Amino acid sequence: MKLLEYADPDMLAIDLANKLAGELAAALMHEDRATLIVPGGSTPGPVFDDLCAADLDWSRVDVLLSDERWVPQDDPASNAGLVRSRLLVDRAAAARFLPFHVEGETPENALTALQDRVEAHLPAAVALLGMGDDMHTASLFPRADNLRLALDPHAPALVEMRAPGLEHTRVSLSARALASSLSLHVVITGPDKRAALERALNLPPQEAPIAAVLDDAVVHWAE
Ligand SMILES: O=C(O)[C@H](O)[C@@H](O)[C@H](O)[C@H](O)COP(=O)(O)O
Repeated sequence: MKLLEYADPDMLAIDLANKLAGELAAALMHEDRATLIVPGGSTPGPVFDDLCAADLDWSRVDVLLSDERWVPQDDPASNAGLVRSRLLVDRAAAARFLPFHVEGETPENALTALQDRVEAHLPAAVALLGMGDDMHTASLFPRADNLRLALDPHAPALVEMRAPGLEHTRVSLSARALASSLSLHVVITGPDKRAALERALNLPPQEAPIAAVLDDAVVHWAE
């Protein structure tokens, strides 16, 4: 794991967006298409605001969510809604997006139809993930019902997840799917997440799911 510290969240967002854009552009120099995995939550928005204007061939980029809350895309909790409003604008509007939520479908039925399509987009050229204070990433939560499956090396690409305290059923890329990314970045801010990251370095993924993807990750942190 490599840790990059920034003077403030604005500097982090600008530098990280430039890094992600550079890696996507490099991938597109030798691949027809490149997959970008992005998280939901409140942290990545400023990175998206800078990344969406990057001068690269977005028409050859496939954007995939690291996870989704099982709500309609116009619900404020929807990660697809966040990505559509903050990333898939400006130049990045030309990217192809593969949302997970299907109106009127149960997660179980939707996942059956999605697995092959998601698998076909792996390994991602670039993945950006967040992390919670509880050391979860994507929707791989420490006490989630399907965590054992989600951490299995032979897990499917997508796993349905429920955990105590979660308002919505989630679907998440499995640890295998996330860790297969050719470049993986984690974006966190604040002292609590910095302390959680230090704890995760000494815990197994069953207790600290972020640990399943940290080995080759670049973690970007600002106070
Ligand atoms: O659906 C989500 O919320 C994300 O994919 C999730 O994994 C997020 O990255 C962490 O929960 C951190 O969230 P914040 O950025 O809001 O702290």
